[in-house]
Amino acid sequence: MMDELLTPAEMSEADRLAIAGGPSNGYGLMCRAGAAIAAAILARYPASRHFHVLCGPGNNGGDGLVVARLLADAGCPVTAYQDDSPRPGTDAAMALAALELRTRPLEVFYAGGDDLVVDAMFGAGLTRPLQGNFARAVERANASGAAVLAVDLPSGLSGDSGQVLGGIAIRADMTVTFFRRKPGHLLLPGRSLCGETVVADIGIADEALTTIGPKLWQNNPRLWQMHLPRPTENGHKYSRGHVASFSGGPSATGAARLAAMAAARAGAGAVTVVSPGSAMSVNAAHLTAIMLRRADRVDELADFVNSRKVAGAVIGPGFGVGEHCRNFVSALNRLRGEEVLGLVLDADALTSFEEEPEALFALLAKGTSSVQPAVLTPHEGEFGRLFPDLAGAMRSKVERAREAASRCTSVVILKGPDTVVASPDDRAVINAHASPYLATAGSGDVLAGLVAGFLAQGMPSFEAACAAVWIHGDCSLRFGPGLTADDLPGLIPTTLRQLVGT
Ligand SMILES: NC(=O)C1=CN([C@@H]2O[C@H](COP(=O)(O)OP(=O)(O)OC[C@H]3O[C@@H](n4cnc5c(N)ncnc54)[C@H](O)[C@@H]3O)[C@@H](O)[C@H]2O)[C@@H](O)CC1
Ligand SMILES: Nc1ncnc2c1ncn2[C@@H]1O[C@H](COP(=O)(O)OP(=O)(O)O)[C@@H](O)[C@H]1O
Ligand SMILES: [K+]
Repeated sequence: MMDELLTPAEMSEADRLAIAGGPSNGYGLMCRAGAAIAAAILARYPASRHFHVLCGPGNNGGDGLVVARLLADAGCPVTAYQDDSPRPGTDAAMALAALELRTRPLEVFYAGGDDLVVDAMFGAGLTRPLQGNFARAVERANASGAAVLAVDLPSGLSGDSGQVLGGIAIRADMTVTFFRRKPGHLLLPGRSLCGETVVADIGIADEALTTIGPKLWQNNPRLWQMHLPRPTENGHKYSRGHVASFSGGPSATGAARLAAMAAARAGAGAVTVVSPGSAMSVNAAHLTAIMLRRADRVDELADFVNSRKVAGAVIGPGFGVGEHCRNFVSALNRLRGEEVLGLVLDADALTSFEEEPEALFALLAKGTSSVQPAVLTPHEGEFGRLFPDLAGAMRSKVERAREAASRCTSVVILKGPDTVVASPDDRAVINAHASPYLATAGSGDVLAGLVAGFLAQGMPSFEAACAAVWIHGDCSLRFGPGLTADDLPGLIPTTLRQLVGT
């Protein structure tokens, strides 16, 4: 499985373990890394007019010096540039000694549109913004019109957070990294600066992962496919899970119906829109397979949940912000792990706790391990209301989502183009399987309903959340232009069929 993501620190630990385990030493690994890059260059950019290799002071630069040697050996017109020589005794110094070309100072680098630029200035070891000759070389490479291949990471990009340190970074057409991807390859803006990312095998054994124990993955069916619900032959509709989706007032009913439809398409055997009396007729006019039930008060809600074996609930989309919402959330949460198996809080159910997030966190912190955690599905705006100190790009999106999940003892789906799902047990995924066409009103409601549908069928919360995010994204990728949230539920079955069979 290649889905683990390693932080730069974990990657350097993998490097250390590989060297300790032999047979390659550090220079041996560098030579393999350089060979993998040179092979990618000769396969993808063989006709480049000139090959410019920009080398930094550390091992990333060392990889570049190996690449320059191999390209020169293959008869390519190549120039290697350096700002300064590597420290004596380092692997990069060995790579320099093996290079028969004279390197040129970085400040004379200039590339034409038909050339290839190999960016080997900084990779996992970047600690501060690029300045001086490095910053100028990045500007020239980006403006040159030449194809750019980045070694490990585009220089200037943090492999941890996917953020650009100091605002300047290489924009690559292709990035070749080693062993496993890093969070920065998937988080934005990193993902878009990497271009196509290829992972090269440089001989680091997978056993290194047992020691490192990474808890971050690229979202992928391999992580949760075995947990996807499949109906039993003798099942009935309630044994397949009954979901309740909570509607707002007469002018805000569509969101709950979108969530309800998604829950049904996820395989829940029965789905009910629970509506205030004032919106019963609007909802009734728009529902067929989905059932309808009135509940204006908490006792009516509890009655319904108890009598109709509700196994999953989604509340928030279009529900309305305020005390009524807080009361319903807290009633549903009381039933979580008893009658209501799974609980999804989205949109207004999150915003309603803006003034007192601690009250929500206290509610959600149920002590017993048999109770599945609730799932919260904030976009950045809602996230900022509950976790103001974690808003903004100061920390990696993965760290922010993990910290939030731990505070609210819930699975957090921090949505966006690079959605992160984090569990209170520290597991997390980054999702890169979605189309920007998903950014359409109501698509988040569909996601919340999908999660509730999976929870109601007994799927564990983290796996349900990861599956819902991936399937939601898959639907958007299959549909493409013109996607609306109304289209999404109808697209779910085709994706599901590919994952569970018929
Ligand atoms: N970890 C691994 O398994 C392997 C790593 N390799 C390469 O090694 C790289 C990591 O090497 P390093 O740890 O030496 O890190 P880098 O080569 O990315 O950079 C580290 C050096 O740059 C300096 N530096 C950091 N930011 C700077 C800035 N903004 N301006 C000026 N100087 C700055 C640091 O002080 C240090 O000297 C990887 O990206 C990869 O290319 C490969 O050689 C093979 C295997
Ligand atoms: N650029 C993008 N690429 C892929 N997915 C996106 C992008 N922008 C938003 N999304 C996804 O679209 C959905 C939007 O949800 P949300 O913001 O709650 O909207 P709404 O409240 O209108 O339903 C989320 O699943 C989010 O991850
Ligand atoms: K680089």
